[in-house]
Amino acid sequence: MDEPSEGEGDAVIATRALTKRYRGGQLAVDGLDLTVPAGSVFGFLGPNGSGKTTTIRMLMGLIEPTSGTAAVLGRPMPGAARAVVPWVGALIEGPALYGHLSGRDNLLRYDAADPTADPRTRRERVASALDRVGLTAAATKKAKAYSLGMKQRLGLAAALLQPRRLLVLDEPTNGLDPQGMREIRTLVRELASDGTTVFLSSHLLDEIDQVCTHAAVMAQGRLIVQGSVADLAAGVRGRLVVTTPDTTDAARVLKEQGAADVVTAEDRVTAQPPGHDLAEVNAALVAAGVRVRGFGLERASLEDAFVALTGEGFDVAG
Ligand SMILES: Nc1ncnc2c1ncn2[C@@H]1O[C@H](COP(=O)(O)OP(=O)(O)OP(=O)(O)O)[C@@H](O)[C@H]1O
Repeated sequence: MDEPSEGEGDAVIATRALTKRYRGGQLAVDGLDLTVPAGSVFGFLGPNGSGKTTTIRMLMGLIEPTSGTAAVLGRPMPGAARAVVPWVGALIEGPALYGHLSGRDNLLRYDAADPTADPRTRRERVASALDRVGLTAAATKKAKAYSLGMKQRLGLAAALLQPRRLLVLDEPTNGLDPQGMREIRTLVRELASDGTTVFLSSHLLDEIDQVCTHAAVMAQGRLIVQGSVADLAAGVRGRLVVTTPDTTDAARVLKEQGAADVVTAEDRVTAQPPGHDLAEVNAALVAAGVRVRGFGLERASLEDAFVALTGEGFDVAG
């Protein structure tokens, strides 16, 4: 089968007015125009119920859109699913594993279910996939004895048995402890450094900020914004941070100066900076007798960008 070529502008995923209305009438995805550049680690961000899983299921050809189009690796979905899906590794809603089988036997079985996989090279493929996700030492352990993070990594190993152009990971760190989350993040970075495009959904803004080069934000089935994480944060001023022992007075002066969202924590007062010259704000603090130890702007995070774009915090229900 021909290797699918990427579409115009090197987009690995491109949707136009993609829309899904479920039979019950629920409009889960509403006119989505998504562009995922080749080689990106693309974070698909939104609270629970915002339409992420529905979008992923349309991209993978598992459900039909109500209207609009989706192209993956330059080919229309679901029409070209047979040509496209072999190049896409997916981890959606947790891997299906046999608990009584070892990690290695799970992968051998998974590989055997793939009619295109050459049985003569099966053991090597499985060994190299186990190695990539750091499970070689635990390969003979039963999967039911694996931690949740190890199960997720085994699921990723299954997605990596064949060479992939795109990895689609739906909430890959959901339910993991901080250590498990770090392991998955590190793995995602490694996979991306090999040139594989990674599309991952998450409801954790911080996670997207840490691993993604690009992001799109969904809310109630609609796209709020998309672009490179650097661009999203660049148009936004970071928070003003004042370090001082006189936090109460500092907070009062900052409010008088027009700063918004003033927050005090220990010896720091942070705020959204007012529009006028920050030198005046600093002078006002000093004139009011505030002993200023530190004064400056923090780099804007994706969360600051989100607040600036929507006028509200990224509040995740559930
Ligand atoms: N099979 C279905 N039939 C009817 N409505 C559905 C179906 N699947 C999802 N929905 C609804 O569509 C909306 C979007 O759900 P979706 O699962 O795509 O969101 P999500 O952002 O992936 O959230 P989560 O992280 O909770 O999966 C929700 O209101 C959900 O209740």
